[in-house]
Amino acid sequence: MYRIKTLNKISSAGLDQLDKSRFQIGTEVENEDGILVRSAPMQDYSFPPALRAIARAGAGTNNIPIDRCSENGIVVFNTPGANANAVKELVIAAMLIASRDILGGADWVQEQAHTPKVDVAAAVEKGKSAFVGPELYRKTLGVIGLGAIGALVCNIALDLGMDVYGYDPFLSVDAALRLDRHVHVVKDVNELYRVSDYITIHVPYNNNTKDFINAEAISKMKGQVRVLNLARGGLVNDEDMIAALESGRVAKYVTDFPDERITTVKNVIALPHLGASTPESEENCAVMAARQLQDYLVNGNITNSVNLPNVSQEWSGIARLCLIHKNVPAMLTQIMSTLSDDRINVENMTNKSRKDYAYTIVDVNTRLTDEVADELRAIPNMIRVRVLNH
Ligand SMILES: NC(=O)c1ccc[n+]([C@@H]2O[C@H](COP(=O)([O-])OP(=O)(O)OC[C@H]3O[C@@H](n4cnc5c(N)ncnc54)[C@H](O)[C@@H]3O)[C@@H](O)[C@H]2O)c1
Ligand SMILES: O=C(O)CC[C@@H](O)C(=O)O
Repeated sequence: MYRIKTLNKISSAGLDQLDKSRFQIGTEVENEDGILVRSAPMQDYSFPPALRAIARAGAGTNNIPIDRCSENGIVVFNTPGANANAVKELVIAAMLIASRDILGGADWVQEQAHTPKVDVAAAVEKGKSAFVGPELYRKTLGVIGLGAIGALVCNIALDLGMDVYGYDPFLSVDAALRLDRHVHVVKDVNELYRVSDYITIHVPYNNNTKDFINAEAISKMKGQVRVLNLARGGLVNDEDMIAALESGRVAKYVTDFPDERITTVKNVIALPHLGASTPESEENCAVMAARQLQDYLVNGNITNSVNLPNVSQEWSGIARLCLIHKNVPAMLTQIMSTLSDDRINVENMTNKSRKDYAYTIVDVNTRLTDEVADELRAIPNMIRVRVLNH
């Protein structure tokens, strides 16, 4: 039985993917083989000895200690693109509420309706001019990060009649192919800052992207720019943003990552991390995360990992070795000579590396003893050895 711990509420559509005759799932499960998580902070999580995989039902993995996982042979998965449409739609809403004072106007109408003796219909015609705001049509949108979300945002903004600039120095071929050819892709982010009326950021949060939008970046932007952050709070330096809002340089800041400080600042619109909160995307993410976790635990196949190479192999023997090791010379030679010394015949094998780590699947035509597994574990730079039986 595989034990799966859930650290957040995971859509039942995802949990239903796990074969209940082989998987025990719960919040209180101990010495878990796998974890299903959304945004729960795991930086200080103490890994139990059985833990082999963490599946993040979502895109961002900055809540997971990736390096510590790799060192311990724990595969981390995410679900690329599974919630991108939900975020795209909220970005459109964010642009609209940053332009037209829809929220302020709606609150004001409620106040009128709750004030005795006010003729609401007459009051709105008299008072509505306080909530005027510009249209998106023919304005310029700058999109930082052209991955799953950024590309969708670019394309729909073109449909809204906007001029769209995009910046992504690491643009993958797949992502480039998803991008409408009318998007102006720039090599220098300052070019995007110079022309944009709206700027939206869609990059992962890490040491290189922390404070991406800071005082220096804001100084290159147009006055009265509207900035949207539905990616991660730490991508924008709050103190610099507050200064820019107070000086009027930034007209509005929409953030999906509020805290006590930023939320109370004038012209900040704070949302409760709603980007992926649709039933469709919660299901998509949970289904993808659960399938990937199951395929790894049961078959050793890795799909959509953020720390190990993607490796899938059809079963061709009666037992399978799944080996996570350092990406250093002579690992394969040592693995093969250990097997051949034990007179074990290899049916099929795949080996791939990713930066400092590598993963090898070996199918063999005989049952494997604990002694063989222990010999493989004794190879220097071997991190994890698993034996699966077909
Ligand atoms: N608000 C929410 O609920 C919500 C939902 C989904 C994702 N997110 C956040 O949005 C981020 C993006 O999600 P995605 O699905 O588009 O991910 P993605 O991996 O598909 O795209 C990220 C893109 O950012 C680019 N990038 C990386 N570093 C960059 C840099 N320094 N400058 C410019 N571009 C850079 C990458 O090349 C990639 O194309 C996630 O990492 C997550 O933090 C938030
Ligand atoms: O799980 C969520 O609700 C948010 C997920 C989102 O932040 C992501 O990075 O995919």
